[in-house]
Amino acid sequence: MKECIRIGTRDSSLALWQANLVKSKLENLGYKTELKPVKSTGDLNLDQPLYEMGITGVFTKTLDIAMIKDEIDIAVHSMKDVPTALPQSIIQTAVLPRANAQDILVHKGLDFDSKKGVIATGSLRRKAQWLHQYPYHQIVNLRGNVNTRLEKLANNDWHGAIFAAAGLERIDLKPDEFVNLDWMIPAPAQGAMLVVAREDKDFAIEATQQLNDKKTATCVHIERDFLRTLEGGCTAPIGAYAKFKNEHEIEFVGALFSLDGKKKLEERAIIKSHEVSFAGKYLATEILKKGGEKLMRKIKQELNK
Ligand SMILES: NCc1[nH]cc(CCC(=O)O)c1CC(=O)O
Repeated sequence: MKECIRIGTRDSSLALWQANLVKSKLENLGYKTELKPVKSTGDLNLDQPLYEMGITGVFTKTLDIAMIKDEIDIAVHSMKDVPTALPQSIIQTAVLPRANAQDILVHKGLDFDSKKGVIATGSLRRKAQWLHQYPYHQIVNLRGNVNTRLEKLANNDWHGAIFAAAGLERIDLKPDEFVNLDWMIPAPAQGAMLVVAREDKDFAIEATQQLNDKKTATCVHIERDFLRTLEGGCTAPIGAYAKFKNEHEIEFVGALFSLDGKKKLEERAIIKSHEVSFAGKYLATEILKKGGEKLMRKIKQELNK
């Protein structure tokens, strides 16, 4: 009898869509699979801003535990929600081809130059970048899965809310009224899906490795090295985006912002194939040297207040 691969996922509609994609890809390869939806602590507590709920990994922890308890063989995550250090005994087996990595503003008729813009987001990175661009606007906290966030936007008098384009596109919820925020640097690995597996499940590892998209894996590897080096385990307003320019060169932009958006420390680079393994760390170190270290210390202090 063929082994069945148990796929762990959160139970939001976006997470289920993503897990179902992996399920159907595995089934097309001839594998037997079963979906195991799990509620995550990140979804249960909707009122607290994420950065107040501890460090990182609120969305992935529940699935990590299910995997360690051997209730699932693999898990499918939005890669930007996955902490840069994976738990012991859990390994990355595939990064799926990246979708739209950008952020978009879903709005209800915003005059951008008006001094009275009220924009909703629960993300430090989006808040800082919005205030950097529009210092006279106000940011209100907004949490929840994309469905809840769209609903809250509809029921409030905010002018708009910021979303990852990929999330709304996947579950077909992208409204007509939106603006591409092409100036906003996405979260490291935004728009990419990650498959992880228990390190002792050779069968599941071998199956899921076939889904890996090398180019996406290379880009998110650089972005996450950059993030890991800058943040040191603490959340902060950090964006990073890498994209193949041609077969041998990758275009990179990454930045660290102050929480109020006033300060921006940015690095841009063209990364060659042989530089991929150290570029993210190198570029983050440049930012740390140019005032990033001091800024990170200040951010940690302000978040711990
Ligand atoms: N933090 C929630 C989250 N995690 C991944 C996505 C969207 C899909 C993606 O970026 O891969 C979203 C929603 C959003 O940020 O609007």
